[in-house]
Amino acid sequence: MTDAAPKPDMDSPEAIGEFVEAFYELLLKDERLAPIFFDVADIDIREHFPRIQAYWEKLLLGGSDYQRHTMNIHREVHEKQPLEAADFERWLAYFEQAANTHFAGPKTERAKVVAARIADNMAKALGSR
Ligand code: HEM
Repeated sequence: MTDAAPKPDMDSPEAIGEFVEAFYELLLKDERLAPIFFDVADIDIREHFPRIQAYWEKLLLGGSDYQRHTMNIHREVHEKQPLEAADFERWLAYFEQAANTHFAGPKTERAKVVAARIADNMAKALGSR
């Protein structure tokens, strides 16, 4: 039997919401990265998820009012626990894994390029690489 339905693209708020769930399922199981979210930043998932979703909606669809200063937020995390180059590599690997497993198409490709670029810029700005 051939493969089932083609994978959807990350081209709607619903798809981006599903992507965030899949991405964080991987991220928050990682023994190095999970404590950064739960212990260092002590995030409230109910607040965090909608923010991550709004952020990617803005970047991919242009249609969200996300207006927070992501760089400063990571600088604060970094001051509590330095984010290393390897952490950014793991973060990006999970992002790509979640995207490739569940999605395909131009927005999905765009998301991976944008994520890689921002991760690189962030790591450099923090002095992690
Ligand atoms: C080593 C890699 C990374 C780690 C460990 C990490 C960790 C975190 C943590 C702990 C928070 C919650 C901060 C807080 O609420 O106090 C956060 C928020 C966030 N992160 Fe990251 N992050 C990483 C890379 C990235 C990258 C590369 C991006 C963008 C491409 C990104 C996008 C965001 C966004 C949009 C938020 C929400 C900020 C808000 O509250 O509005 N992160 N991250």
